[in-house]
Amino acid sequence: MSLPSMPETAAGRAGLAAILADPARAVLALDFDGTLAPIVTDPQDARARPEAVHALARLAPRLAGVAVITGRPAADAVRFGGFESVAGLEGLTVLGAYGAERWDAADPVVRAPEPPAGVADVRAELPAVLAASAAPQGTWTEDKGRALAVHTRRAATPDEALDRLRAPLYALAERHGLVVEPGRMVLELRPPGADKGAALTGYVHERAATAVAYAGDDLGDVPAYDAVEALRREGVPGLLIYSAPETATESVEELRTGADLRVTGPAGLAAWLEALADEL
Ligand SMILES: O=P(O)(O)OC[C@H]1O[C@H](O[C@H]2O[C@H](CO)[C@@H](O)[C@H](O)[C@H]2O)[C@H](O)[C@@H](O)[C@@H]1O
Repeated sequence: MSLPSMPETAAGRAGLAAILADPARAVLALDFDGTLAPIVTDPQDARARPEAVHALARLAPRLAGVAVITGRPAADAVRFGGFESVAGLEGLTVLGAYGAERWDAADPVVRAPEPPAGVADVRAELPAVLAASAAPQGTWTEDKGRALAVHTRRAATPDEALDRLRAPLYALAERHGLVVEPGRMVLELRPPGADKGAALTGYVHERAATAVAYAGDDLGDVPAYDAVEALRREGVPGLLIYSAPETATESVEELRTGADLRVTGPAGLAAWLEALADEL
């Protein structure tokens, strides 16, 4: 076998073996930022690596399904991924906003419920909360429509900025019935009731898949890892891939230690997916 790296765990090897043995009954699901797209300072500049999209387009026709499961609005992931009208990706599904939104290449409209009123309340109150917390210079808010993400990557000391904002942002979210989704240099205030684990489990069942692979890089991917563990207990072999950041400071312990296979960021993942496509 000519894959660049193999799973380090028995469970991961079983997951990969099941995918290779019967790809037509396997699902591949992937996170977007940090997994398909390199991390950049401005989220509007994020783009999926073309080699990764090329590999997905080769893999998708052989698999039961390919899904991108992301905290992004589905429309942003489609646009920044360049997923629309790609030969081979006619069956692609994008589950955005942690599964609250859905876009299918076969029927390319975004389906989503209305956001709860708490989102508008948080939007109105957030500037005053940031000012009262003396948010460091460089802190800025990404308005995602159904969620507000407070980013600190542009601050001089992003981790310290996050620490300063944590308590006031958790309190703000709680006051308005939202939850906080922590991520790489970001605290996102969003509605409860969706997560990547439920999104992945629903997709695997929808496709009647008998094997699954999931790739992610951030805390929002932990529920998807948990879902793969649960599917394994139900007899569905799974492979967990960690798209490890190039900077150790952004490493996510839960994923690093829980993964079966580690690749170095989106470039490493794209190379691995191309090799998997060669194998299939
Ligand atoms: O579930 P994901 O696809 O990983 O989306 C999660 C968050 O990703 C984005 O933020 C991250 O990527 C940015 C662009 O590379 C980076 O600047 C930021 O520091 C990262 O946290 C996105 O902007 C967020 O809204 C998503 O929640």
